[in-house]
Amino acid sequence: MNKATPIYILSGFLGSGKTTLLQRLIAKWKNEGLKPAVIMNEIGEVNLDGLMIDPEVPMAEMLGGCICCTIRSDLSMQLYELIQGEKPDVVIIEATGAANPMEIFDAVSESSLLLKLDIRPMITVVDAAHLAALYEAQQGKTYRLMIEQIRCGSWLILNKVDLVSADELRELQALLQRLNPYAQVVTAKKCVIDIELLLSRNEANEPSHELDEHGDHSDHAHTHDDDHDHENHDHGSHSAHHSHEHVTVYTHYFTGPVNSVDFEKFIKELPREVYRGKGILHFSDTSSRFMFQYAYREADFMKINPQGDVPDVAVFIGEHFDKTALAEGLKSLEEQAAQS
Ligand SMILES: Nc1nc2c(ncn2[C@@H]2O[C@H](COP(=O)(O)OP(=O)(O)OP(=O)(O)O)[C@@H](O)[C@H]2O)c(=O)[nH]1
Repeated sequence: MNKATPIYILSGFLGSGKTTLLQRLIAKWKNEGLKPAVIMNEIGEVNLDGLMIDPEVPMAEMLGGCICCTIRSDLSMQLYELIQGEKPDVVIIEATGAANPMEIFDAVSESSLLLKLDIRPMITVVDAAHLAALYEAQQGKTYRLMIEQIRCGSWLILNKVDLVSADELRELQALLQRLNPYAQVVTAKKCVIDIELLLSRNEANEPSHELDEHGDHSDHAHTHDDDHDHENHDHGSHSAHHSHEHVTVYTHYFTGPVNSVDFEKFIKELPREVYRGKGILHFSDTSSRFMFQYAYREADFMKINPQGDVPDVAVFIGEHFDKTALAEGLKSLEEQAAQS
């Protein structure tokens, strides 16, 4: 009775593999007869990742903003309702890829004023290929955000190792260890990792992340042990709050089907500033519906038969890209398919 509910926060840049890991965690917990619940936060207005999650799993969706800032105050309420209503054994929060992890820690720890929570060490999923490219350029807000997410993770899952060479992988591992010497670094393809180890309660796995080495996080110092240390943070001091202004989101609701070959070409030719795309749509030349995923220049298509009333929609997330050009491109695909 009145047991603390373990809360895991999944952080990581857009398209790095958070939902892929979430699916593995849920499968593991369900296998053990546990009841997991999920809070999914999307910066866009639609939650397509939610379709990938076992429909039996209670889920709270927080859409249209980021829990670390614009809809931060909703998080306590969502957590409260989810825990009171569903009585889950464990809750996992999938943050938007644009979220500043320290701010999420803060938001979750605010909720622990209302609820008995056991805030577990943060898990950050890192997209190996994307990190390699960003590290090369070493500039831009995206780069800084990724570094922040790396610095805040107690576990760093260096995912998508299939997309980098063995030499690059060694360099990236060393880089992660340099950026965050406290973290446990594991490499993975499709987030296949030793989940038992990831969730184990080994103090050695739970380094305290006093990120004051760089000064800018000294207000947010957290220790990730069982007694989450509320003394250590000053909830009032968010003067250095980051903004997502650099993040551009475009949501396109399709008015009709599009040709699959043309659409694949369109996705392949997306501007570099678009980091992430996902959607669900009808093609004019296939009978089933498809879900597409696009993350850092890799596209994936899969047949899907969603429950309920799901519109044909695509969401694109990136940095300062031309939304109008994207909208026009998609509209012209719709027109071409309608004429053929
Ligand atoms: N090549 C490759 N693709 C992967 C790997 N892991 C995941 N993916 C693919 O990358 C895409 C994005 O994966 P997700 O798990 O949805 O990523 P996410 O971090 O939840 O994405 P957002 O919620 O949009 O931030 C999907 O198409 C995955 O199938 C991997 O190890 N290698």
